Amino acid sequence: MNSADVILDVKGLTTSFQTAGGCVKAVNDLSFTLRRGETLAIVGESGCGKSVTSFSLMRLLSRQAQIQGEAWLTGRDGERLNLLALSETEMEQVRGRQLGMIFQEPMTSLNPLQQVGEQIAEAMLTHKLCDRKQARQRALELLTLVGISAPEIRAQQYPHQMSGGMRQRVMIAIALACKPQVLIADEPTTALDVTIQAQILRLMRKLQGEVGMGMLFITHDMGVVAQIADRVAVMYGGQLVEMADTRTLFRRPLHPYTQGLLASVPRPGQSGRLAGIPGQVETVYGPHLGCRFVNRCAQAREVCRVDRPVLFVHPAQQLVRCHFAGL
Ligand SMILES: Nc1ncnc2c1ncn2[C@@H]1O[C@H](COP(=O)(O)OP(=O)(O)OP(=O)(O)O)[C@@H](O)[C@H]1O
Repeated sequence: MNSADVILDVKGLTTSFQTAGGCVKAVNDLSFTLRRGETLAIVGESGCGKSVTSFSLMRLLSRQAQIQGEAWLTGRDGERLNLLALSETEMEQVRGRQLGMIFQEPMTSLNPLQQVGEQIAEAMLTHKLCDRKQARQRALELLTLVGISAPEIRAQQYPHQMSGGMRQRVMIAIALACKPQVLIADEPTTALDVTIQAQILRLMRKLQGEVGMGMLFITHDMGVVAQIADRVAVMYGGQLVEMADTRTLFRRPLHPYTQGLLASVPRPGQSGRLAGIPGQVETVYGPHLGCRFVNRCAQAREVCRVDRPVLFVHPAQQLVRCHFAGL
């Protein structure tokens, strides 16, 4: 892969909120790239800044949020668009068309009063990709593509007439309708039971291969990461703490936080209690000294309290933010 394959290039993304308690830096100087056909998982515990990252890129945060940095999306015709600098009108052209989105709970994203076939067709009509008749036909094809049988009947149903797994398939059909360059999936399978979750993950993987888009997959679940991701970015307290290809990260996690996340995933044949990570996620208010993970880290030494670790490229080619990673 070379740099021409990069379809999303995020540089120094920093998102802060002014609150009564002070400034919350929910995402702090986050940089990563996403390549065509690649799935990058962003993983971490609740509150680490995963959703704020995806909402910042989609520009769906309220005006109170201050977003800094750059996020270059390579458009269909090769043009480069800085998502963070586009006007709202320009962004409306990008959302759905070049940047697809799937969220955790389809019921909140689907219109309860509109037949699902119409909702899929509308995605194409909004971006003027075809006429109504073609859009309806394509909606049926998309329902088949996402594994829904009897699409003519299903297209006329309303969201409440479908199961959770089927609604999520409809959301995927809507997201794929305009063949976006990048798909952002924010915890898309978290609300589903495990067997349906596995089906949806397989489906997303298959469709991504066919469509060739890049996928940013937000999750707190390392089991899901293992099933879907090519690369993994681990976030803690709004910062990137480790990034590597999935195999490397699972084989040899370097950051103590990643090690803790992996130790809390059940493995076949494992006996005894699962290890957890002691303590709670630090609040992300204001400036801080030292490492954000210091109070939960069993390997912490004095330097970790006073000296802020920087992200560096470890000789094993993974990025890590720890004074003692791999030593
Ligand atoms: N509108 C807001 N105003 C103030 N703080 C916010 C706002 N939105 C998010 N935050 C804070 O930003 C931090 C990151 O939140 P975010 O929702 O990105 O976490 P997350 O990793 O996605 O967690 P979860 O998996 O629970 O959604 C949290 O500390 C959260 O309280």
